[in-house]
Amino acid sequence: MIEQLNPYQSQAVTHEDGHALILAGAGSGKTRVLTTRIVWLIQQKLISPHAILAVTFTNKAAREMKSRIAAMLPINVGGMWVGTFHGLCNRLLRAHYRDANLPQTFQILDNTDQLAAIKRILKAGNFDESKFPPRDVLRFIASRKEEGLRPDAVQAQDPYSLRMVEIYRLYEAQCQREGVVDFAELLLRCLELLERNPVISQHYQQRFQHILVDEFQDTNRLQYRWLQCLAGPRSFMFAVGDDDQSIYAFRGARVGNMVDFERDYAKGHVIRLEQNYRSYGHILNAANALIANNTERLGKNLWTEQGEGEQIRVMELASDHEEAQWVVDEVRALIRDGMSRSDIAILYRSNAQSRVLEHALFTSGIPYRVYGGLRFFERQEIKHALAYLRLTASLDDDNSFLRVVNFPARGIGARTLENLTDQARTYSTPLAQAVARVAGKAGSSLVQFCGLIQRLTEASRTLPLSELVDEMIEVSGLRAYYQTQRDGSERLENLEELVTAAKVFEIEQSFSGLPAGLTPRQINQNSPDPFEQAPAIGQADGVDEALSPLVAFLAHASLESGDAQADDGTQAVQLMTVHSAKGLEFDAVFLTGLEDGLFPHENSIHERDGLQEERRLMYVAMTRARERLYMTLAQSRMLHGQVRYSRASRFVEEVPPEHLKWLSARAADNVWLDLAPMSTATSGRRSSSGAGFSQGPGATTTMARGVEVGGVQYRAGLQVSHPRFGEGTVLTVSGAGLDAQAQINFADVGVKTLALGIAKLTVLS
Ligand SMILES: Nc1ncnc2c1ncn2[C@@H]1O[C@H](COP(=O)(O)OP(=O)(O)OP(=O)(O)O)[C@@H](O)[C@H]1O
Ligand SMILES: [Mg+2]
Repeated sequence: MIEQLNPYQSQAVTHEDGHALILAGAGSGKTRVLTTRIVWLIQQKLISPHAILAVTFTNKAAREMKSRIAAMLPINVGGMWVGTFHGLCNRLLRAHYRDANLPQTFQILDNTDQLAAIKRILKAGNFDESKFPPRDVLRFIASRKEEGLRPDAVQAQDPYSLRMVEIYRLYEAQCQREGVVDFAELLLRCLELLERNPVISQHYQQRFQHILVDEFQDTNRLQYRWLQCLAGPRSFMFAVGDDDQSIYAFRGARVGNMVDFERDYAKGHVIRLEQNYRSYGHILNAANALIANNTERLGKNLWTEQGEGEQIRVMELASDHEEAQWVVDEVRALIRDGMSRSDIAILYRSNAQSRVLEHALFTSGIPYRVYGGLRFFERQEIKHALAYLRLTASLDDDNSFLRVVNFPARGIGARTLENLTDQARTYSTPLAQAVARVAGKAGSSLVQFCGLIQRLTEASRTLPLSELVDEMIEVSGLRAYYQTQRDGSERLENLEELVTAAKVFEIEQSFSGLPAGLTPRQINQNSPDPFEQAPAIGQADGVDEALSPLVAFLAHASLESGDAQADDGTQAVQLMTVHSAKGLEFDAVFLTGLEDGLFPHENSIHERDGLQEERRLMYVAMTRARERLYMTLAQSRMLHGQVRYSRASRFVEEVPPEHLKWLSARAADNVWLDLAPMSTATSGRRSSSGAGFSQGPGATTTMARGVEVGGVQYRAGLQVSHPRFGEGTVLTVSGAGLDAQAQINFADVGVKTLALGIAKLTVLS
């Protein structure tokens, strides 16, 4: 095992004298070293598996680590303390729930639940949602918790902050009352548990002789404190990280923790790994060159023995749809040439970009799996719909009751619910059974709601499942609600897809006689045998054939949304955001949507730190590829309901040209920008997406006035020449400085819009 490592890696694995920090670049074997060290500790140093605490960044990484350990050692890794910060905190809090002042069955709020909780508070306290947008409140609370600050400790002077703190206080009280915790709370509550209970913390300090942390660069202050709490005088800390891959500053991650860790623990024990085992030369050197544009790096050299390999393939397309189709065609070709689907990843900067890609994959029948982000059954509208279905199956399901009793709004306010909750508590009944005890108008709204559910329950006895789902979407008001929402169309589509899922479920069930079926998405993933998983779902939930289709369908939905199936995508193309790709590697990587404003993200472009963080993100993205890296970009893209036109990402420009192989014309020669009516456009490439072009927002053209760029005064009528497009006449100029652009009528290729600062133009007259 150790013989396979290079000398620096084995030095790290077998490090004996105290704590250590492994500071090394992407693909240099940090994670491998960490895993090997765990095995080495158990096997060679006879450390008990229970004396080891290992923290990874994602559940997927934790599972991978456990399975690697299991492959090397004949031990049961199930009980080992290997997990994410959240997962490990959850475990500690469950074990010490009384000391943590929580009910044993405390529930964990996801982001959507958290927003709903905040909205309830705002409403009850008559806070103006336009002044205190729930998302801002959520961020405020999360950040305070990440700083370890309870409401009383927050320094607030101005009236706005004071109000925020007040909301924070109400939120805490409500969570406590309802026995729920959000993600940030898991960590803070656990930290307080350890800090306030020396008996408990000493117990763990003695127990955990070795604490190992992967992706240390992305820990925040609280997590560092948590680690410090668990490390006793005789524990050894082993942290691995790469400052160039710190990409969670927006969640409070602090690269400074690496510097602090060296000072606090690992002084003189910093080991650097510089050989990259993952990527071929072109990919690695391109990534190195890109990240060299950042400042304040801890500094490291990365090299590979693997040879140059292939250049990075760059492709510019007219629209996001064409981009998705092109990617899918290329994926298909890779699979045809023998690459395994799971060795191919399609990455994007933000979740919203996945839909077009998913659609193209789906219609091409290529199995795929979406990581991170929200899977179908976890999306807000689907969770609402499922809550209605759960209530239809059992009116006593309080969680579901609270989720939808006033969603869509039907005038049932927080106070009514509080009253209802009190009644239910007093008489120890589920909420639905306490409805009759609430008097007045509020009471009759509640009765009406229960009536609605009861009618659905009636219907469930006769209607086929899919029709029941359709009926529920209608009578619940969900359909009408999302029709009026600005971002509702995608959610409506998802709701319709739920009907389809139910339909498929029915068909499966009637064919197989099995108590569970599959959604189209799952069939797609698991073809050719869609029945493969059905028995497992039945077994897992102990459902038998007499189970109503509705209950079987609900069981299927919770399993699909839970963690249980996250790893069955072994034969599927992997889709994920760049953030979720951290630590992973693939033979081929498609890096899509490389447009300025998208990646780097528009919110970050104007501040240096933001841009540097985006560049690290780009570095992470590029270094996921082993053999082949694609970069794609689209001239126009539909995002958040608007068509936007962009130029190529500046990050593409930062990669030295020798590492790139342009499959389309080089973007810099042909920057399409959002300008005047395009009816005059005659270029072939342009016309392919011409239908969607019209006057774009903010398109101002300067006809008379000229624009000066690089000492040249550009104005209408000027004769120019371009290395590829030939000679042409300037029609209009606009913008200034970096944004200066011109429409030019080229004799050979028609009208093109070029960025004057980039295009290589020569003035002829
Ligand atoms: N000494 C070695 N010989 C052969 N392959 C190695 C060696 N060390 C690491 N590798 C392989 O190189 C790849 C990258 O390793 P690993 O994922 O551990 O790197 P990392 O530093 O954790 O990367 P990242 O920064 O992206 O998390 C893996 O496939 C790993 O198995
Ligand atoms: Mg790693």
